[in-house]
Amino acid sequence: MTPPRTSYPKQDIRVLLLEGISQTAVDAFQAAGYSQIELHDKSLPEAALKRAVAGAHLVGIRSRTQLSAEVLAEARRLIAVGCFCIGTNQVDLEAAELAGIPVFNAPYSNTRSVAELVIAEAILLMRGIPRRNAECHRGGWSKSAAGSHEVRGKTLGIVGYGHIGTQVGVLAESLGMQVLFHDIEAKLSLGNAHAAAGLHDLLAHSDVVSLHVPETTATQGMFGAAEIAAMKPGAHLLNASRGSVVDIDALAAALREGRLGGAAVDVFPVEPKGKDEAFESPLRGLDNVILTPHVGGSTLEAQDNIGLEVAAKLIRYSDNGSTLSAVNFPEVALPGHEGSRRILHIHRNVPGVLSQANDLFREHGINIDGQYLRTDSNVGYVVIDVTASERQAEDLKSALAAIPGTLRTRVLY
Ligand SMILES: NC(=O)C1=CN([C@@H]2O[C@H](COP(=O)(O)OP(=O)(O)OC[C@H]3O[C@@H](n4cnc5c(N)ncnc54)[C@H](O)[C@@H]3O)[C@@H](O)[C@H]2O)C=CC1
Ligand SMILES: O=C(O)CCC(=O)C(=O)O
Repeated sequence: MTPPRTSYPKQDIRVLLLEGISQTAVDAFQAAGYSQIELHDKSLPEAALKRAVAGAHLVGIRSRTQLSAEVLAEARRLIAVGCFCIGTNQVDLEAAELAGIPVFNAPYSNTRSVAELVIAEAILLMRGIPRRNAECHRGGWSKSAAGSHEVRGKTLGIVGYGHIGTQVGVLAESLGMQVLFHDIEAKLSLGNAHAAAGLHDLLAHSDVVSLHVPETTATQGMFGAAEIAAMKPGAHLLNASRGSVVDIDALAAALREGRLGGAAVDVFPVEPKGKDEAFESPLRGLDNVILTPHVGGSTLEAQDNIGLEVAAKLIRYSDNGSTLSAVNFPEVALPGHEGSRRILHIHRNVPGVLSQANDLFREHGINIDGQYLRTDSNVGYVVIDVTASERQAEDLKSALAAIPGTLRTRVLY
């Protein structure tokens, strides 16, 4: 006997996972009954991406895949997007929302990995190790203490005192560093960290400056020639946030001229799509610079946790309709719906849609068991649990889809 349908038919749901997302995500989807999983170990060029997303219901990406409005327009079956990382700047979040597509991410799972790398780099730079390492590779032997310092007692300036910035601060204090931070929001200082009077105050007092801001219109280009010039002579700059935050040519010039002691850079304005593409940067070839290929969050621990976290969010939305922790969508936390059909209606947030929806239930003679609504300035998301046959639920879905302003409707059984 065929078991009763308990959710949208999972055998029909196609999951597309790009950029080498962890096996833990694949295992989680399979354990939840999703069998159509297409895996790619890198991001796809735009034309191939458009073809791939056209058939997908759930798409998982990391930081390299650009889900622009044009790409999303091709994704007509798309139910939800999972960013298996923190940053969501690679997705046109508003276009996704207006297409009725919630976007999820993993706001915490790789933060410790970034913080550990940053601390290691701060120590290596303060000791002048990148240059000494490069010299040894060339057969040199500059055994000298010149330009080599302990981090103990030195000042670390953290720009963006969020999940990563605060962890960097705590670890730095455990090494005996003084911590200054600058954030656009008022932030609780952890340990003995102090809020600087402003960005330039922080720059004037820090031996090492580490950037931990998200990419926003305000942070794009926020660290340019003026900010670099405001740093202490010989100080070090670390950027593991986003490549667009720093003027890379200005940074390269300051490093070449010796105005800065060194830098560690993990993120770049243009990053290769995969290992087949060459990495180009004005920082290449500079001995006082640690270059890493956007691996701040790339530890096995972080990736395994991210795989579990984001897959769970996508599965929960697909099975249950919950949008809790979506970054671009009204958040609705939903109980189970055993014994009820669940109808999801995503619409533009304009007056009258909800009353028309409720009228439909009355006209169809269907009693509402539960109703959950959240809105933001763009979109309304209403979830309606009903006692109805599968046929009645499908009829309601079609009637709801005809309400002007409707973006998406789905039925969960
Ligand atoms: N290199 C890598 O592999 C990774 C990079 N990242 C990047 O690190 C960024 C930060 O991550 P989290 O700390 O988790 O984010 P978060 O959101 O917890 O913290 C960011 C902080 O920056 C502050 N901020 C925003 N605009 C600012 C401005 N103009 N000036 C000063 N402060 C500003 C915010 O108020 C917030 O406190 C992510 O958005 C992502 O781009 C994250 C993980 C891995
Ligand atoms: O590991 C990745 O793909 C991206 C990491 C990152 O930059 C993020 O989490 O925002």
